[in-house]
Amino acid sequence: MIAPSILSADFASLGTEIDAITGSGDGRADWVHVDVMDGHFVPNLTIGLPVVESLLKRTELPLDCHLMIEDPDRWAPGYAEAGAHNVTVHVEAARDPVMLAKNLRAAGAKAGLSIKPNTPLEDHLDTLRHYDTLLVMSVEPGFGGQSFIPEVLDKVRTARRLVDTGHLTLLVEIDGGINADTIEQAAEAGVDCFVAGSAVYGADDPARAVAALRDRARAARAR
Ligand SMILES: O=C(CO)[C@H](O)[C@H](O)COP(=O)(O)O
Ligand SMILES: [Fe+2]
Repeated sequence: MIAPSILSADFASLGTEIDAITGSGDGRADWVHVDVMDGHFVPNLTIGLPVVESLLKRTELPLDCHLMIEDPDRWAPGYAEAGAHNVTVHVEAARDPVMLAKNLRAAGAKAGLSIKPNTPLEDHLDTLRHYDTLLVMSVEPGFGGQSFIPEVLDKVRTARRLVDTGHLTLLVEIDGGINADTIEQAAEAGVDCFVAGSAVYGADDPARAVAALRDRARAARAR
């Protein structure tokens, strides 16, 4: 799956920018990744629930909301209630991530848990049994256009093994620095869903960029 991040899109034309990846075939995005930043959990400020609510009315594509915010226990369920398909919170910010996953699911969303590059996976395996998505950050959260950190692929391999052996039931998603040069190693490590911001919205033709990324990931996964 390919989830273009609108962090690198034109914020004045988000509807049109999403239309560009809503065609048919391999250029159609599977999810639209929406980066919500509060200027506290990360040193950047983007958009919040009112914009997500407008996007939900505008697009048929599932929204994948990545909440880089403090106190997600309080704020994340609102995104699920609004109709986001997948709502991801950071384990470093959540007070009670198990209860939060239950609340997200009760509100009708898939529950996602994200871990920053230096956060060990092993400390959170019990918590992950309550989640539908694991978002492995491959850059420090906060900004688009950063370089991929290959060391996080060890966490992807571990998660893949746990899923394949039936110990966890979740999608493995990766976020940060994914482009034509890095997607193959992520796919080989076992990623299911690839977030790509600058590689899609920095391209002349976003749909073609989605198709090209999908192609490379498929080929690498088949090897
Ligand atoms: O969560 C994020 C940053 O915190 C973004 O989703 C991510 O960085 C996507 O942008 P790019 O593909 O350009 O790295
Ligand atoms: Fe993100």
